[in-house]
Amino acid sequence: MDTYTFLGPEGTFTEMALLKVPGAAEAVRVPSVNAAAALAKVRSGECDAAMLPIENSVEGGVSATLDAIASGQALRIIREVIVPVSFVLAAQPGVDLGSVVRVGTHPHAWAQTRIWADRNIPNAEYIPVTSTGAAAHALVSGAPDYQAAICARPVAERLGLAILAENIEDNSGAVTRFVLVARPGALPEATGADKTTVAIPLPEDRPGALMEILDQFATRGVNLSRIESRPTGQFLGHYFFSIDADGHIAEARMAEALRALHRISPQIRFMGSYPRADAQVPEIPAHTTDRVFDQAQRWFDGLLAE
Ligand SMILES: O=C(O)C(=O)Cc1ccccc1
Repeated sequence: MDTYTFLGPEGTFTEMALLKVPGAAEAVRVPSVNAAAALAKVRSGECDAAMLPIENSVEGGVSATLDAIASGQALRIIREVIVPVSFVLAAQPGVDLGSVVRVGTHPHAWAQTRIWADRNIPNAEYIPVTSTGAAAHALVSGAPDYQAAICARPVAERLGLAILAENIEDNSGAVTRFVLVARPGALPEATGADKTTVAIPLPEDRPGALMEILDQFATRGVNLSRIESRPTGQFLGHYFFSIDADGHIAEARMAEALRALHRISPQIRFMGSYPRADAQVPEIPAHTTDRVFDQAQRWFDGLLAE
């Protein structure tokens, strides 16, 4: 049976995402304090896979995760999970809203509750915590320097905390996308509704390099669903692009795009091809289907054989 790690402790949104993976509820689940610690457990073999947040519909990419999977020993995304996120403000029973002067939570939870916080606790100071779950647990078993935590309702209830406010997210309907990351192995099979994630360092001092990169997808009819630039950390102005593209590496248009990208940026990192959580089949332009690529290849092989 697989052993999983996740951004813990128990009660985070990441744990909720992990529990949606078939078999994970019965498997061994080891909490980690951050993305780097979770991935270290996968790289060392202590755990088989790590569930981590990668993108939310309000804030965009989760830098800590994007950076941790894009560097170091190669890893692969093998699945994505989408979870609706709704937040509560929780405190020890007896604490009222008026006495909340500091609030502890994960940076992404704070970013998604700004409007509510500005209206209801405008003077409250934000204390960053490693996760929403950790912020809630500390109210019960630690001595945190905040009076209330922004977290998921189930963890607040399980810990016996009082709910001071609920549905405090700025955008109802916000979702967060999580990915399950494993050591390289057999790729998940193509389903026809897949995503491929790559990290592409931008070639230096090359006018139009980004356009050249994007063009490789565009000319092969590959749609992009996320593109993020992240500093490589090597020196100022050196960036890599983290990209999600519709399709599987087993499909000709994606394979051709990746081959071309390797010529432009040889340090490109393939981060995996895996089924889309929404199972939505992308529209493939007629001149970029596998059949058409195959016909072109046979035509070309014929020319050489003449
Ligand atoms: O802190 C958590 O519970 C997490 O899993 C990270 C997170 C924070 C805010 C929205 C979605 C995920």
